[in-house]
Amino acid sequence: MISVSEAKSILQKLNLPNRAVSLPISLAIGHFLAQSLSSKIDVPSFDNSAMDGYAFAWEEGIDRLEVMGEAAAGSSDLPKIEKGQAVRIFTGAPLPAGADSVIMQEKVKRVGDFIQFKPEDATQGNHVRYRGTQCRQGEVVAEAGAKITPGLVSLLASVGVNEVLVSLAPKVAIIITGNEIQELGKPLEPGQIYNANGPALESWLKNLGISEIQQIKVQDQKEAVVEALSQTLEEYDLVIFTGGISVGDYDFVKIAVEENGVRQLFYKLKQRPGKPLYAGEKEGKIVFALPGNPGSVLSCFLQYVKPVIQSWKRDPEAWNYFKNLPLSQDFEKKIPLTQFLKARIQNGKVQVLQGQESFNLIAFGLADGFVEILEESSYVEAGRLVRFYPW
Ligand SMILES: Nc1nc2c(c(=O)[nH]1)N[C@H]1C(S)=C(S)[C@@H](COP(=O)(O)OP(=O)(O)OC[C@H]3O[C@@H](n4cnc5c(N)ncnc54)[C@H](O)[C@@H]3O)O[C@H]1N2
Ligand code: MOO
Repeated sequence: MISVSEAKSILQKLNLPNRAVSLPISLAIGHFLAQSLSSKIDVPSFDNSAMDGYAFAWEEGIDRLEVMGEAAAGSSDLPKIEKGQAVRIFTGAPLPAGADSVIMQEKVKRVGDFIQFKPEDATQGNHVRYRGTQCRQGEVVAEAGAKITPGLVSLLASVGVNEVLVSLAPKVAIIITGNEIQELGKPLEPGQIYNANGPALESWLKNLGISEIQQIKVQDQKEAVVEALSQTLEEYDLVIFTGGISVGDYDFVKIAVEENGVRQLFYKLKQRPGKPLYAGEKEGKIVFALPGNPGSVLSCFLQYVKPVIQSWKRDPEAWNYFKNLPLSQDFEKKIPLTQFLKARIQNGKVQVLQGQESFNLIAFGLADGFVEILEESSYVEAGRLVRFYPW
């Protein structure tokens, strides 16, 4: 058995194939930039008004101007003005030649073709957005590795970028093993349970932006498990088993990975839940076998599978999705293993929930994620900082 940190360090060193593609910016949300991006233009690309009002050429002490015409947003046919003149202007419209300042319409009184105002309301350069004040053409606006957020999409659109190079998440196959597993919507026969792992993993993968997902169910039969892996390895980059990885007579996943020539990265970790976790690699494809208890499936996914998926997407923070937060009450750990506990955040503190058995899902309905109690700790006092991993 190896430790949690040894297992993570093995996974961090994996050379995952890059699925780099170019995507329209509006479809790239949640991905990470595989290139740095520069502005294609000066933004704003012309001096323009920040207010609805009047554009004019500023002079000391002026309080009255003659209105000569109009400048609307999007117009290119603009009047030219001289000292003593103004142009009716609207937000976003180009500043006419000769103008250098704008006064808001609320600050003026219109009398026929003239406007009157207090001299102190006509400040030089006021309400003008000058060309290039956001950024200049060629200026880097986003570095490689940046996460594509709605804010970044807005910035990229403003500078004329419409496609970005990103690294896609892997295509994922989920293989649910177990003769006892019944699909939702069907009645339970004696000895059967509902498939809690499949929907949980599928929804989690979707939450990570993965659309190429297949979920298949196999019986606890050696040939069926071997064949399911062989087929999914052809088509998918990442295969996630649930169940069948322990030492029971009907646990065939270990045999299936061996028969398919998958190289073992590790098997069995000093942790609870999820002690019999397996990870392997074949020609750039990764296989995880998550121990079947839903508690271990969710904990192992969060600790190991999710960071591997984020690494596939070239997320620079792939392995750093935890927060150091204070524990709300003392915790005594009775086992010499790393323990991951369902927990929730209350008033900024981590509260360990009741019902930590790995078959018991009640606490999952309340949990915000898992807290890690390190292998070497046997007692953690309230107020001590612990690592909390949000979903
Ligand atoms: N002799 C030993 N027995 C076990 C050991 C051990 O070290 N020695 N480890 C235990 C631990 S810890 C775990 S975790 C489990 C892992 O077993 P498997 O990966 O082989 O999983 P299964 O036996 O197939 O299932 C375990 C448990 O989870 C339920 N399950 C399975 N799939 C689903 C699903 N899709 N949805 C909901 N629940 C599921 C299944 O019915 C079992 O109750 O092994 C221990 N045994
Ligand atoms: O490791 Mo198992 O997940 O304790 O039930």
